[in-house]
Amino acid sequence: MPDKGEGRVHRVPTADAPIRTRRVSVKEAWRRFWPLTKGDRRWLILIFVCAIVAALAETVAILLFAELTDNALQKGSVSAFWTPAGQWLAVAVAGAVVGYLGSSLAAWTAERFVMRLRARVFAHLQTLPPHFFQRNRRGDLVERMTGDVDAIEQLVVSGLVQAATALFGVLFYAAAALWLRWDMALATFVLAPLFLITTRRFTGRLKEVSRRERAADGAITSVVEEGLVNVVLTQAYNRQHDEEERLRREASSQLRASVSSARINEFYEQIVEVLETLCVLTIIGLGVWEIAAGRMSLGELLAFAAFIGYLYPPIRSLGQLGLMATEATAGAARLLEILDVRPAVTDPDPSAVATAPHRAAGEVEARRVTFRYPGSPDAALRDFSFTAGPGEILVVTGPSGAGKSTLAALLLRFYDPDAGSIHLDGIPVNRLPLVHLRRNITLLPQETLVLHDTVEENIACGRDHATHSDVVQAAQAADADEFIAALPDGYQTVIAPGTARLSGGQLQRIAIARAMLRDAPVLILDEPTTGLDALATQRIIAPLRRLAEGRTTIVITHDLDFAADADHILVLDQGRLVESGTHPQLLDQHGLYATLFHAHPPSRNGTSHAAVRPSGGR
Ligand SMILES: Nc1ncnc2c1ncn2[C@@H]1O[C@H](COP(=O)(O)OP(=O)(O)OP(=O)(O)O)[C@@H](O)[C@H]1O
Repeated sequence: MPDKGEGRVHRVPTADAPIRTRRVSVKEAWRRFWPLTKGDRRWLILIFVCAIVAALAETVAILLFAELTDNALQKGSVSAFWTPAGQWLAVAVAGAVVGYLGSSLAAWTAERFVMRLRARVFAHLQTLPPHFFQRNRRGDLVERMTGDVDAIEQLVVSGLVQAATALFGVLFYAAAALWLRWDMALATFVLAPLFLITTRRFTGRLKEVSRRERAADGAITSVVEEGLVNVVLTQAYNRQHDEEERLRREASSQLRASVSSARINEFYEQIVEVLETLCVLTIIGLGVWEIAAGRMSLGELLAFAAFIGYLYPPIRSLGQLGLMATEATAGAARLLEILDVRPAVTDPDPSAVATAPHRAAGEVEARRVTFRYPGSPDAALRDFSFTAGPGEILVVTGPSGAGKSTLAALLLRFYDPDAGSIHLDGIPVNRLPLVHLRRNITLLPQETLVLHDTVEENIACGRDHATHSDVVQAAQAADADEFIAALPDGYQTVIAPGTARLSGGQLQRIAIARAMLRDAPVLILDEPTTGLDALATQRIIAPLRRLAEGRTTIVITHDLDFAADADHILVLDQGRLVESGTHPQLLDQHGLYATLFHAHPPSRNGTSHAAVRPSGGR
């Protein structure tokens, strides 16, 4: 995609590679993020008005100070004191009120921008395919959602407000200084380019250091996050030192970058201080000359010096803004890297959307599907076809890496096949809105997904607006009601991902209750018994059976207990369908299925012909 901002060409990243840093100019960052201020621009204008009034109040106050010096102080006249003093106080109060309003409004607008930007990046992240999250470190993504979002806010909202405030200050104080003594003011302004040259010299160096600092922040968050997730592994394998070493390595590169950044900023500050002293000395020198020649009063000189003095903070703030904008582009680059990653699938064009009933019948079909993961050399599925209808149980089995879970990912349209097509009720899935497709398919993944919330909410999330009695009914159908009621707070017990409060089998039954509530016509069970012992497996068979009733059920499994009772079994090997048929037919073929079956014969007494088939038979 052409990069209009810099006139260069860069590739739009796809989700197949880890996100990589590219350079982003302030202009491009601005162009990409400014649209997010939509809705708040009238507040920005009000903030600018406040900044103008505040600068005006300050200018008037200095002129009143000059009047006080010449008429009251120098002449020792008390009567000349009251009027300008009263005016000065009134102007100061008005300036304070307007300054307070402007600052509060600016903080509010800045926070709204942060909220909007974070929501936008988060929403985009949620559209990215599973392998994006496998290839990018979670901690780094978290850092981008927090630290980098704040950096952009600094650039777009706070930066703009500061720039406007500084600019109005410069305009008013410079105009007032010129109005008082244009010749002396011009003589002082000659020194201004020195400030600009100094700022320019520091910008490039700071940009590089900031980029390193932001990346190191992301790396530290990743190490800490991974350390917390893997703490059991770390302790069991005595890897504490290795983990500490990993953190130390990342922390020392962060330390180097932070110290460099602080040093560059401080060096800049000190040089500016020296330049300011040079300006002050120039004014005093010129002032002494003018007063001695009788061309200037003391009050005028003090007011002039004050205007020039008041010019420094805004000029300095403009210079710092340049540096800050440079730092913020490092954050902008990191967020754009996420925003520019394209989702693997998108909703169909409105014109291509097929009409389908809200609830599908559940007929699933794959026609000659071939699929290769982005960035992977080999196809995970090749020329693969099958059909399954409501009330049927289809078992998909095969050795590890055969492509079984890939089938689930394609049915849910996490990816589109490279060739062939997948259909729901005869409609190609890429002609159905994603929400519609996913509403009609329930996936029970290998590992139960848990929200950090109550047990009730963990079940209720299966359906919008589920009531408490819906949840209890679903839990009863999933044989989960009893153990949930025995929890300390019953359905209100809070659980979290990785919880030890519930066993694998209990979590699986919560997932079944959630799926019951969801009530989708197509059900995909991905290794439903993984990690469960024989007893726990026994306990989920009956609920699974109830869940499968009347639905199109696809069971992805190594566990051939399930295969024995399926309507149809598909055997995959290296992405190809190598055998298909019923359990007795496949055993008679003495092929891969028979080998797999004899290598791991069903071990659970009484389960081998029970599987998930709903009672009532084929
Ligand atoms: N995100 C990914 N990126 C690249 N290749 C992948 C990705 N996920 C899976 N694969 C590859 O695709 C092939 C099929 O994987 P899949 O997970 O579908 O196999 P599986 O039969 O479900 O294996 P298992 O029984 O071990 O879960 C494997 O070679 C795997 O390495």
